[in-house]
Amino acid sequence: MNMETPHRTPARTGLLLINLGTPDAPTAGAIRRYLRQFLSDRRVVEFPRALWLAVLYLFILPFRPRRLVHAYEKVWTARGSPLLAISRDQQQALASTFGADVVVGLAMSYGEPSIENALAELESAGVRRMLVLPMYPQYSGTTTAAAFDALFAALRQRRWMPELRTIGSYHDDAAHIEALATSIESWWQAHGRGEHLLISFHSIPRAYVEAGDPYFCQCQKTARLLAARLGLETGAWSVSFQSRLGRQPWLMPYSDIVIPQLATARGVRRLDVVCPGFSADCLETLEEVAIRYAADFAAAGGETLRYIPALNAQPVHIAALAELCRQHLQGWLETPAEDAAEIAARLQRVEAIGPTLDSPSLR
Ligand SMILES: C=CC1=C(C)c2cc3[nH]c(cc4nc(cc5[nH]c(cc1n2)c(C)c5CCC(=O)O)C(CCC(=O)O)=C4C)c(C)c3C=C
Ligand SMILES: [Fe+2]
Ligand SMILES: [Fe+2]
Repeated sequence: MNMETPHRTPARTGLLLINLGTPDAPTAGAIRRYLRQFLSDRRVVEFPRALWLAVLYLFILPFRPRRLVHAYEKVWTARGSPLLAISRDQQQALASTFGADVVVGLAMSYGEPSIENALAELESAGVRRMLVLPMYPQYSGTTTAAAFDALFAALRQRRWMPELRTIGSYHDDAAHIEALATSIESWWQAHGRGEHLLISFHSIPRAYVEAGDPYFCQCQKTARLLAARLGLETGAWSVSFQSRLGRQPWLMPYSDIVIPQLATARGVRRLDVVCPGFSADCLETLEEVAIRYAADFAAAGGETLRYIPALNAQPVHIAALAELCRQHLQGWLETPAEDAAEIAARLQRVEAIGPTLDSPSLR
């Protein structure tokens, strides 16, 4: 047997970024494939299984993809879906921040790049210890736990599992709040400031929070810390929840209801909206907020709704994420000099003996 003996390659540390996933193309077929996988996840939809599959296959998959084509087309870039393009930029920026110390991989819970492929790439780069960062500042079973489920399912298929550490949330991380505030302040410096800042998070069904999901509280804490850091007075900011689906109650107040009300009931003319639950811009921010909610606000008599971009691959974001990861990588990054010398000596001895699975010394 002739194989590359893994004991000759030094163990490396990896960082795996996981985001939600997005269609491969703005076409009904690609969107259907994506929604089928995403909406079949029991973490995302907790409805009784048979009933939900009937709804999904009879009422959602035949119609929703076609309706979404136009929405995805509006935000699609030369590099594909914004969520994927920005995630790649984040991966590259973190890779250059860490240099040779850490191999940075990227995967999506649904679609491509798949977790299976990302794990295979990290393994072939020699990664034996891996920090996993779901790109959701606020923990939710629907996103963070779903990413971990997909990761652990993929790891079940691998013979040699890496050592693992996971980050559950970073909603109140000081560097993260600072990055959000700095990004908003520089946006205000460039574009001027609205009369009200709406902090809009993706909604989830209210029942999940009642059953113990910490998402609602973590969103409120992020918003509170951010407003305090920005020095906003009560009344100059508020929190709402966007992108709900279906008829059951989701976390409230709903962004699509609050936004026109800010114009009609509160007389807000210039509204700024920021979405700190999204680490990268995507359909839900670029189309739903920046295009659709902006039109709703104008129709309700508002002058302008401006969407403040997500942290994306901005240097402040990359620095904050790198700092967060460094805290979780403690003990994995430093190889003391005497250990390095010992490892080198051991590798030399191994080279000299050169065992293979069918060498006589092993029989
Ligand atoms: C049906 C249940 C859904 C739950 C629960 C949910 C939670 C949730 N989602 C995000 C982040 C994103 N969602 C995105 C799109 C999207 N989300 C749902 C449904 C649920 N999300 C659907 C059906 C879709 C597809 C688009 C649509 O049909 O409206 C995206 C963007 C993907 C893209 O391609 O750009 C992100 C990101 C979070 C953070 C969250 C709960 C905390
Ligand atoms: Fe979603
Ligand atoms: Fe949506």
